[in-house]
Amino acid sequence: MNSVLKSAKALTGTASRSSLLRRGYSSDSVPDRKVTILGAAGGIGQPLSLLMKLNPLLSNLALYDIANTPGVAADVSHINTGSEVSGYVGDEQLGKALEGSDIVIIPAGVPRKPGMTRDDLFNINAGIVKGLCQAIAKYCPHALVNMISNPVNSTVPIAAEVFKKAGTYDEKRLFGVTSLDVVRARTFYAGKANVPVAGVNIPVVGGHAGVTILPLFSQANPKANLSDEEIVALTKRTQDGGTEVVEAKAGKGSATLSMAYAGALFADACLKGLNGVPDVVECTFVQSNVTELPFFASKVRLGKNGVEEILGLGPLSDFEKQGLENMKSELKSSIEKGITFANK
Ligand SMILES: NC(=O)c1ccc[n+]([C@@H]2O[C@H](COP(=O)([O-])OP(=O)(O)OC[C@H]3O[C@@H](n4cnc5c(N)ncnc54)[C@H](O)[C@@H]3O)[C@@H](O)[C@H]2O)c1
Ligand SMILES: O=C(O)C[C@H](O)C(=O)O
Repeated sequence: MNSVLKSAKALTGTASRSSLLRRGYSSDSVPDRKVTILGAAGGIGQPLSLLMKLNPLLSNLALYDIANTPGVAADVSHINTGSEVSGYVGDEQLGKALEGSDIVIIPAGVPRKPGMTRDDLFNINAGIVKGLCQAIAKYCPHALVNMISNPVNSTVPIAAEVFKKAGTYDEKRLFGVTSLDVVRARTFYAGKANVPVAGVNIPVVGGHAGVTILPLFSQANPKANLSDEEIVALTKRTQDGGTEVVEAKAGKGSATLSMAYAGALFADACLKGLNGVPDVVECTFVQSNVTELPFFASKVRLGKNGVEEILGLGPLSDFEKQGLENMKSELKSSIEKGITFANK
């Protein structure tokens, strides 16, 4: 069974903590794990809270937002899976939400409306992310941080700078969540190649905005005989996937349900890595030397300390080589914008 299917099975709650033990995990390999979601009452936060409540690898789910978390937490807490749920609201409860956390997932911040770029969210979301990361540095400096808030190409560098200032930065523990790009690439490719989506895998590298999203269809598994025009169209659709949803929602936000699914898959992979499951590999935006850029998304092996190994890009087609060059100036300036903001 491929990792997506396995994860999907875990996400549907078909595995309990005790069934994991029966399936050969020792009790040591399913330790208690606390996951905190910051922005838990939002469009992504609510379905992500639901999916994390279904994950048997966590024992404690802490839901934090600036408003409305008590209701979300009460609702999710009635689901009969093993983890305990607690809700926290407002600044004064942020510390309690974070204390003891193994993984902090951040979908806090405003989403796009039609006509906006992700970078248009910078002015509001940069400050939100900065404040939340200062609290993470204080209350759970060793947690893995899964950054969903946009623009990811800038919010991840902001988080890194905040942690550096606090003296807590560990580049192995900070991740920009780009899993939705992989989820989209798999779906669109399977449709075009007419293959079962469950078996499809495609790395997506670079960043998480427009041309910085580079799906490597030349490395798609299974292989399909697609024309150059079809690959160009699939690449564009993957790059514009977020905009497709923003336009379809017509002012009511951006991707929430598919993002919650992608965020839950990535958090599940992080939990597995922390628990010592071997060969957990996901694409994610991390501090990297795969290119000359200081942050870059590529395949990463996850382990007990977060990033275990950053994998290379592998062989690229000429079209992908060109795509890689085309993204670099935008990605570089988004990264620099985040660093400059954090150090103001
Ligand atoms: N990485 C990705 O692939 C991806 C995909 C989809 C959306 N996003 C981004 O995720 C973010 C959230 O999207 P959404 O649709 O859930 O938005 P939303 O407006 O529905 O929810 C955001 C939530 O954040 C909360 N919030 C605001 N300030 C906060 C703070 N200081 N502390 C804690 N919570 C705070 C709000 O109260 C709200 O509940 C956006 O920036 C969006 O662009 C990223
Ligand atoms: O497109 C957006 O603004 C949200 C998110 O980054 C996405 O890819 O769906």
